[in-house]
Amino acid sequence: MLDTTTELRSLLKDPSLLEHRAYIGGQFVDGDGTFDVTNPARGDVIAQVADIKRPQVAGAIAQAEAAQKDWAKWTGKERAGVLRKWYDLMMANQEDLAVILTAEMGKPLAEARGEIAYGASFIEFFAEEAKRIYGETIPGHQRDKRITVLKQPIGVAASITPWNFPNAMITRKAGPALAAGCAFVARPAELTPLSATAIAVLADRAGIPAGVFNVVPSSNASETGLEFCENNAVRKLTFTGSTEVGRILMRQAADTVMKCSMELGGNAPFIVFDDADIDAAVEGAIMCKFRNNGQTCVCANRIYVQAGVYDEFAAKLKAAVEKMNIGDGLDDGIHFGPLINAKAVTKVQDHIADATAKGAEVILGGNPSELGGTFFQPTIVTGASKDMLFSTDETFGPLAPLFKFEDEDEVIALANDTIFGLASYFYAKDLSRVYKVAEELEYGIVGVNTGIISTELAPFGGVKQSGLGREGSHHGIEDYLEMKYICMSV
Ligand SMILES: NC(=O)C1=CN([C@@H]2O[C@H](COP(=O)(O)OP(=O)(O)OC[C@H]3O[C@@H](n4cnc5c(N)ncnc54)[C@H](OP(=O)(O)O)[C@@H]3O)[C@@H](O)[C@H]2O)C=CC1
Ligand SMILES: O=C(O)[C@H](O)CS(=O)(=O)O
Repeated sequence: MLDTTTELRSLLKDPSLLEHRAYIGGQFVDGDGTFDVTNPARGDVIAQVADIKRPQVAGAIAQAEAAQKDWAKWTGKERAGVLRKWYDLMMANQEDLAVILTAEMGKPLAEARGEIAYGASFIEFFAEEAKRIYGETIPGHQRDKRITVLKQPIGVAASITPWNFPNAMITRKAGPALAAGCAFVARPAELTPLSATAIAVLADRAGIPAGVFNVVPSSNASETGLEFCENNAVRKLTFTGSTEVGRILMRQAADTVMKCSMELGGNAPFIVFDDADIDAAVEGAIMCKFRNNGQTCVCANRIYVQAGVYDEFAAKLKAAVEKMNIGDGLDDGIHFGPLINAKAVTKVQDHIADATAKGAEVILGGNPSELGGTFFQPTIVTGASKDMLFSTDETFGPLAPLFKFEDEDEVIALANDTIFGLASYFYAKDLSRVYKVAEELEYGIVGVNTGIISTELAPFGGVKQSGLGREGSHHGIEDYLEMKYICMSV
């Protein structure tokens, strides 16, 4: 467990990656005061980070606007080269970046290592895509007319990202933005700014030009968001977080008709049919529900099990989860770290209390861990029903509610009965069932016989109130490009 910055530095091969300053215009700078970053496993302050208030945010935007003009003149191949160096440095420093991530966010080190590789994969992928930003020619509408379509960078892009993936949620946006020729201003979550400043150190070392990539940590998210939305030099806002905050930002961005990408909340159904491989479904449910301690937008929030296999699935899930370990994410063999804060613990407790008051039964866990702090027992409840809070609200914690259902049409209707539409999952073998269910689920992502769907190669994103736009895949760069056509008389 960690108690001070000194101890965290001692764990790093390269302590200079533990950067408490902001990164603006190619310089590491102090802010107007500092704010504390704590280690969730112990609650001790591990860093005091530069607090960038609105005037300095405006300054970062001005630096980005100036730098972007030249950055856009680089060839795609030149941008690809420097992005590839950034990727190589991320992977060369994967262990240190993972330790910093676990220290500020709490997830087990093995998961943090995975996040660093996942985050870096977006830089790797979009470095390549920088060379493939194609336009087109269109046959003229008159004999003397020629039409050419160009794709050009939108300009300055600003990001606001959550604490649960403090590395990957930034690189998933900065990768396509920089590949497209945009400049980027990142505002990380107050709880987890160190992962962002660490990749700024590596951006600097990779030779990304001053002002192209900027990190502005702050203790006042709404102030930064207002500057991003009201500053005419910002032409793109990209946000990952709750739907509630997404709505606020979209309203604010409307005044400058700003392009937005929104990766918002989820409420993922995880469906187990009676023809499923139950052991595989149990394994998938554990990965899908308990990854990051349930603190991901694509975690299973509702687990529906067909009546004929309900008892078997519940028993096997309980038997597997009770073997898993809770503890400090920096220790070996840990599956569940601490939750991010006390508010997160309260939400899990509220969902459990609501469910048991309405007839659900806790068959595993249900209480804070004896470790204290924000550690919580992984919990499974049976007898879940649609009048319970977790049917409509994202728990964002280690709570697995098991619902029983009878047939396909019933469970598809239950699964789709939500304002969200990000990720969904089901286990089945019958081919016609697989096609029918996959096509009828109203989600941006469907996992079939798998509980993990995240990759840089696919267009990640939601429908309904889970968001706008896609991140990853060749589609991901389109959100950072403007289309222009030239109509020429010859
Ligand atoms: N679709 C997706 O890919 C993802 C969705 N989410 C969703 O986000 C939620 C959990 O993450 P959480 O961080 O609590 O979500 P929040 O929406 O509360 O916060 C997300 C980010 O927005 C910032 N923020 C909060 N209020 C404002 C505001 N008024 N103006 C500008 N920025 C603001 C936060 O800053 P600060 O924290 O510093 O206050 C944080 O950096 C869940 O609902 C989850 O489903 C989370 C991750 C991924
Ligand atoms: O923030 C999240 O929850 C991520 O979007 C989930 S994933 O992309 O890491 O799977």
